[in-house]
Amino acid sequence: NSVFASVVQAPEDPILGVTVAYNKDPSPDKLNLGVGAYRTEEGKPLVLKVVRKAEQLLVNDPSRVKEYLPITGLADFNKLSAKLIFGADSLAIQENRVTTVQCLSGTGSLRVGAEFLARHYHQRTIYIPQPTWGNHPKVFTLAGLSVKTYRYYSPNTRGLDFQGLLEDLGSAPAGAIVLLHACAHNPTGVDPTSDQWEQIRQLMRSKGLLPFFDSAYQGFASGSLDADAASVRMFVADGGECLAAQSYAKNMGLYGERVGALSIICKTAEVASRVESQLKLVIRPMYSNPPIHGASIVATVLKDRDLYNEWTVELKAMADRIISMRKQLFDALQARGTPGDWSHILKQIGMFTFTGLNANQVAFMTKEYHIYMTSDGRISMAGLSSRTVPNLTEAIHAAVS
Ligand SMILES: Cc1ncc(COP(=O)(O)O)c(CNOCC(=O)O)c1O
Repeated sequence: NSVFASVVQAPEDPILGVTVAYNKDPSPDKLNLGVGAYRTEEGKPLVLKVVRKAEQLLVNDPSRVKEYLPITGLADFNKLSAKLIFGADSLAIQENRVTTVQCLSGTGSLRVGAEFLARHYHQRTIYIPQPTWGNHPKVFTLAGLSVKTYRYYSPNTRGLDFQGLLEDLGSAPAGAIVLLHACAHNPTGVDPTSDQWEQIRQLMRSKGLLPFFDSAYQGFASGSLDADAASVRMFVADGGECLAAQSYAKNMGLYGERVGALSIICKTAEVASRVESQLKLVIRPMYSNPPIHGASIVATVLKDRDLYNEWTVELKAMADRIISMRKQLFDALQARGTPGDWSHILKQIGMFTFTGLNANQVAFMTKEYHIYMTSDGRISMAGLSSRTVPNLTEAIHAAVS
């Protein structure tokens, strides 16, 4: 018999498993509000026009080859990615204190950063928000860090538990690593205000806590690339050190191209170059070097003024469509007279709404209304359209009545 006979069946991933169940449902009314992937008003995936243009330029360029990239990835892409998140005028970049390596999208950037920290940073504890993206605990644990949580979400206000956050970070051991969602917190859609970010920054710097930013939605939350990077830039401006993981999955629609970058901001250029040399020792035995196509698309868009401007227009259009879905759903629930206060649908930001519906209500909505969403009550607003708002409204109304 098989040498793998003792392998047990693993459970489906809590997020990606929703799509597996959705695909099996024969109902014509089924609605997938699970995975955080943008859909158009027609419910279709979107390939940005500016991505198609960049690909055409690449295809038509005879000098383009399929050689290996360096371990650290496409140099142009790395420089342009650092500029995108830290700002064109970033002092840290001008002082050469930033090392950036191309990684396999946001997940890969988080993993490489965590592996580096587990080997080279004196504190192995990382504090992640409660709740957070379902994959975070596993990425950090498997990299060798010990995961703790800090209070983040308040169920009764459906907003930030700011006092709890300050208390938990205030009692973290000096030097602990802290994971921060740069914007559009997943799954809650709740972000600190800029005043609250400033308080978080002061507290963290006073205790020598190490910020590890996860930026998976830059530009996608507010529609502005600069506004959505404000939290990161606040920390970088104080001259302190931090890590930042970037993903182009959502904001450039490059999900399956797996395009991302990890940046580590250090006190000096000399340290940054030693850090980069050690990042290469993490990457080389993991996947050797990253894929060339997606990073070439991003570099082509970011380095050309017109393509960059066109990208910002398409990015804002995606953000605006999601914001209009928030308004339509809120108005429909109001018009339906659905019991409860649904104003958090308007206050939350980014791709997701943390509805406050519990696992039983979610199961009911899936069974009776073919609404597919994660059991924590999160819905991806990107999966909604004007056509489907009414049946989601009916489902929520039935679930809470
Ligand atoms: C906060 C956060 N970090 C990192 C990532 C990593 O994304 P990627 O590795 O695709 O760039 C994601 C992508 N989330 O996936 C969609 C979902 O939650 O349904 C994310 O939300």
